[in-house]
Amino acid sequence: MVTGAARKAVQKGRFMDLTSTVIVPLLFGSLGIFSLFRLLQWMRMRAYLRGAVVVVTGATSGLGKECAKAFHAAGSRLVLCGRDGEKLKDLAQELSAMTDHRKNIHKPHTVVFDLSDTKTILNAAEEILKHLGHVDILINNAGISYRGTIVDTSLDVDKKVMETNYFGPIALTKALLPSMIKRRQGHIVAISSIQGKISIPFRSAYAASKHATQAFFDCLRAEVEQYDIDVTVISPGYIQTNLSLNAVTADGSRYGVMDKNTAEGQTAAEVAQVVLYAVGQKKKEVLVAGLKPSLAVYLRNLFPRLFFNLMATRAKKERKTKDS
Ligand SMILES: NC(=O)C1=CN([C@@H]2O[C@H](COP(=O)(O)OP(=O)(O)OC[C@H]3O[C@@H](n4cnc5c(N)ncnc54)[C@H](OP(=O)(O)O)[C@@H]3O)[C@@H](O)[C@H]2O)C=CC1
Ligand SMILES: CCCCCCCCCCCCCCCC(=O)OCC(=O)COP(=O)(O)O
Repeated sequence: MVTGAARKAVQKGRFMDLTSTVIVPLLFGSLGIFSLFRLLQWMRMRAYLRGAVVVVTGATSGLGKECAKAFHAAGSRLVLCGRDGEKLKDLAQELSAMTDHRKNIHKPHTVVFDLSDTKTILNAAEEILKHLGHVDILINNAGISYRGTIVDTSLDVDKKVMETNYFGPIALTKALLPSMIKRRQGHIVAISSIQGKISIPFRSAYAASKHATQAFFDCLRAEVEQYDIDVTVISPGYIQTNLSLNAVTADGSRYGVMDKNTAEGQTAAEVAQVVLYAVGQKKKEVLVAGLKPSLAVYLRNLFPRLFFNLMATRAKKERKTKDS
């Protein structure tokens, strides 16, 4: 007669057998395959970025500057773009002097132009192509933000924000696109914002420019896939940069305030790593934000009425704080 204790011992033995012959090897096997997969992914990414001609707009500050550092560290040949030639040269020198980046032998090239002036953009694109022959990755990063009520904002301000954040980047993209199509190779990145997906009060011009950016680059992605050109849209939440300080107000003057949300945002270096990885992995779009902004995007799409009520309450609250 088999006792309960003996049956339990037999069952335990069988379980131990199963663990040692099936579960443990399966676990280690999966772990090995996963590690190998990640290693191959990492190697492919490194190969893709090493020596690639990468154009970064808005490289003089914030996220653009950190992207320049990240891509330089990855071995890319950089083209640093901005309005301030001295700042760009300083950055080029800083990158070349970085001892831990000794493997990168490419001295960054600098190109000065203003994104709100379409004519200078065409010249800049020509200069880039003349000097480097082609562009592998274009990072449309430069941008400005805005603070103001719609009723008080002059149309010139709306236009300035649209010129800088939308027409400038699309003009540069259009100027470089034919050469990418010819080579059947290229990658275009747009640094949009969470505000390309949701609209919050007192940001009309900025949110509109980022919604337009999202729409344009989504269309572009579909149109250029047949030429093996990739398009990545990055939508960050708040980042610790000068964005709020440099924002334009209703009358066109500089806002000049470091907002609490901005100061408490992610660091530009952290977001630059996300950009590097997203480009390396040829992601189509990436949201880089905390829980609340990410939930807000879902709320906007799934429960729009609730989202609109929340935004109206937010507008009333902000106005009260300003008036008091
Ligand atoms: N900071 C944040 O919270 C977030 C930022 N973003 C986006 O990140 C991008 C980078 O901004 P961020 O680094 O934060 O802000 P910064 O103000 O620090 O940097 C903006 C960059 O854009 C350049 N720029 C502005 N206007 C023009 C123009 N007319 N022509 C050429 N270059 C111009 C600036 O150059 P110059 O030095 O000449 O002024 C600067 O290099 C923007 O597109 C922004 O919308 C998205 C989500 C959140
Ligand atoms: C069920 C829970 C739902 C929680 C959702 C509540 C909705 C709360 C609203 C949150 C709004 C988040 C706004 C985020 C904005 C943002 O990150 O923008 C990034 C920028 O581009 C910053 O530019 P700015 O010039 O505005 O500083």
